Amino acid sequence: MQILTPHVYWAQRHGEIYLRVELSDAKVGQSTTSSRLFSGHGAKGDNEYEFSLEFLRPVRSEINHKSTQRQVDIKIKKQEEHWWDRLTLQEKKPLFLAPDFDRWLDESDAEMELQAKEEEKINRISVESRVPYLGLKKGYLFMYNLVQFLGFSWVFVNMTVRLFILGQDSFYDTFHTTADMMYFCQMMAMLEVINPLLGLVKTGFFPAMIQVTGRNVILFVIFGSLEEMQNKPVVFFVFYLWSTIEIFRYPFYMLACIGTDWKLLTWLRYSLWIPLYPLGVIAEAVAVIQSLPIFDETRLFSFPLPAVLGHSLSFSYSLQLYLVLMFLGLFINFRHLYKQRRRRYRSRKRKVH
Ligand SMILES: CCCCCCCCCCCCC/C=C/C(=O)SCCNC(=O)CCNC(=O)[C@H](O)C(C)(C)COP(=O)(O)OP(=O)(O)OC[C@H]1O[C@@H](n2cnc3c(N)ncnc32)[C@H](O)[C@@H]1OP(=O)(O)O
Repeated sequence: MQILTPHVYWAQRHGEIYLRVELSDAKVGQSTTSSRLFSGHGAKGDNEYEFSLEFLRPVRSEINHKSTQRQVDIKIKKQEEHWWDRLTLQEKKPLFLAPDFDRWLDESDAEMELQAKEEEKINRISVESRVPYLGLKKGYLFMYNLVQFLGFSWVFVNMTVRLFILGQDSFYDTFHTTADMMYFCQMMAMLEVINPLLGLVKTGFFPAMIQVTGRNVILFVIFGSLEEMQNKPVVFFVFYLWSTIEIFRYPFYMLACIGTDWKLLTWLRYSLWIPLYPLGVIAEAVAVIQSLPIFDETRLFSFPLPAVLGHSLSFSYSLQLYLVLMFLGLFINFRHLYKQRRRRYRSRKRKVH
């Protein structure tokens, strides 16, 4: 088979060289610091491709490469941090080589970029040393998120396994098998209202309040206090929808605590709520509606009235008002989450350019 030369684009920083090889679905074969072999789809179809470069100055032997559907990105570290006048030893640039204008910076811009990174690092270190409780805060949030992640994962895995083994029968005893863990997680979740009040997280107090109050009403008042509700299939749907979002949200926060960001996890955290939140509120509304006749019958939590007005006011009236509040709450939090999503993706795009 004929070996062809791909188009290669380059850019540099003081410490590294970036090469972008225009080959789709490429597999990287044998590579040395000066030559590379690929098989992939280029301008002339599926072929073997190879190029070699004699660099202007020495480079380190470890090479990073990443193949994507469209290209191969190669990062090579310079032996010494130094700005190069050109890439290759030979003055005349090889025909297959061109500047990568997406990454291109001239020497002064690259210096400014380096300086900005240094300043950011120094700022971070000085903030961390000025505020000694910062490490404590991160530790607390990390542990909180870890415990919640483990709790909700336990609920999710338990329910999934039971669903596979028992099928629809598992719908009827979700409460008895998972409620203790759900109680624990939900009681812990009260901290999510306190954390923004103490300035520990940037979350708005009101969205967190709506979220926690909404779940508390369902878990403690509707399911917890009415035995008749505990074996209804709606418990399964409510718990499953809650735990599905949380097994992605808490690890996302955990990574945020250690300054890491996994693209897929971030996307799931800021996208899954789009179907899950309305479904969750619908499931909760079904639970509330199913509980109304039970509250009427049992008179549990009913409000005593003066004799002229009747015996007592059923708690179901409060719940009917709550049903309206639920859809108002859904609207407020949906808008909040939508804004968070836009903010996240807008600021990330800005950072990339
Ligand atoms: C006054 C009371 C009125 C009561 C009325 C009641 C009505 C109730 C109606 C509503 C009923 C809803 C019931 C719920 C149903 C469901 O849950 S269904 C399943 C789907 N659910 C979801 O998808 C919602 C999941 N929950 C959330 O997303 C949150 O609870 C939220 C409060 C709604 C929004 O989260 P928020 O924290 O504001 O957004 P983020 O972008 O994730 O975070 C902002 C920044 O803060 C950092 N942060 C937050 N928490 C932590 C943490 N624990 N640890 C570390 N860091 C945290 C986060 O990283 C962000 O930082 P930056 O990235 O730097 O901005």
